[in-house]
Amino acid sequence: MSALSRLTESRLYRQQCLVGGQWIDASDGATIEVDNPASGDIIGNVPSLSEAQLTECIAQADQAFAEWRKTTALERADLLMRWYELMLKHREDIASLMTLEQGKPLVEARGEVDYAASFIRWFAEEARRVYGETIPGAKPGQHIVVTRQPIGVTAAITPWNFPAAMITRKAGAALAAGCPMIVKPASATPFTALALGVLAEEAGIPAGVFNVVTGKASMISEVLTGSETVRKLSFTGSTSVGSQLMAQCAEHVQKVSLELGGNAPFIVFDDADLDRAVEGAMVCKFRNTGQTCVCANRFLVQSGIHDPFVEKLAEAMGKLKLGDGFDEGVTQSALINRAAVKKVQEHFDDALAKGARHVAGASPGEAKGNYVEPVLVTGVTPDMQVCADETFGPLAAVIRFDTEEQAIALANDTPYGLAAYFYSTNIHRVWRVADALEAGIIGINEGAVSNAAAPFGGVKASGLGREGSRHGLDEYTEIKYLCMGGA
Ligand SMILES: O=CCCC(=O)O
Repeated sequence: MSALSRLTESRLYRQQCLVGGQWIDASDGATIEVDNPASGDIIGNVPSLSEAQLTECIAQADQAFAEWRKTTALERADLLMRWYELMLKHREDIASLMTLEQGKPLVEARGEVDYAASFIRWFAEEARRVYGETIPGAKPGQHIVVTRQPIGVTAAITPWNFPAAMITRKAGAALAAGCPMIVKPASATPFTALALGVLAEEAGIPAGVFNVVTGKASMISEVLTGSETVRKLSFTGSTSVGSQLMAQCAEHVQKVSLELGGNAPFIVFDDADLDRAVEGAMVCKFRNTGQTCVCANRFLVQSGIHDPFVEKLAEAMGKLKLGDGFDEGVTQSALINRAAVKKVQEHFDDALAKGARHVAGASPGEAKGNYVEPVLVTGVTPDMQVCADETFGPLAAVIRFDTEEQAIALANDTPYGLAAYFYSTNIHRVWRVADALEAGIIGINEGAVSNAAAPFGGVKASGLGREGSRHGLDEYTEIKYLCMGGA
């Protein structure tokens, strides 16, 4: 089915880039094909912009900054609120575009539109709270005043797994702070980003303040990080690309926020509420068919509760429905591409070869197209690939442990530290374990942690900085200290 036939408003399906308020093609007409991961069908093309066009986009954003920074917080808040309302108004069309290009079940895509819009609303509200401070002076009559100013032109490089929310979490904060943003969405999922561009224009956000560029990722990142005008880069994606971008940003000392890989442990202690733990495990593991950076990657389950947990988890997994994201009742859909399928299969094969037990679900080796059935393995040990590396797919891997100390050591035995989860009803243990886990986000008796009001981000190789919450705005401002001499 063509993209257009899924939409009620065809103007939301744009195959051009938004640069300085103009919708443009590549100067040489080059394009990139975008496919539907569920069928492999090509759903459209987007421009592959040239270096010169990228440079021009930065200049346009810089020009827009001169005026945008002068707007009042209330003016920016009102524009962002209009953008938020338009996203909700066009929820169904944006969700359809997302399912078409990313594959996720339509119900989840609708949920993502709401989640994405919630960041715009949150930062519209926060725009008015970019407070400074006053500090007693060091000399009689002296005053120290601290203000926060927009950092300048900003850029975002965003991933395919959340084609809307990973943009709005960055752009909401940037625009609220008074900064223009250039967004480079993943080449697999540009149409959602371009639809957000259409709505930003309709909301009245001035030309050049929100730009969407598509093309060759390496060239675009080099131009953005090679520019003295771009003062901040926010990236969500793999740790290897993130650290490379960070090195590139060093040249012009650009500020960076990095939301990188994870390897989330999900610990179930003997004293956990078993049904709640299984419910949380399902939400946490199978959201977006396991393709979420905060998805549980390793289930650590204490011996006393291990067998009933595995039994109930297998039963719950049996109720998942795999299919095309547009089909009714589907909860698990096609993975983004063949490489993603291959990775799940490799982790599964490696685990079995090293002694794990296949408990439920078909082997990923039987995947058809990009469809992998949710699969459960037990008897997992730290030497297996699934413990070292994020699977990013619907493979649930269970490790048995005996003591709290063991669980903490296993959980922290990774270079990553984005999210960690645990289930316990013992308040003393809750505080002990929450303090000991090395992660930026801890779900305690909770499997769904993402929320616009909460600071999202990791420690160790999982990244730098926080998105969402009031802290998300700090990433887009510079502190200025005014030393006011006494009379
Ligand atoms: O996959 C990355 C982000 C997911 C989320 O915001 O919950």
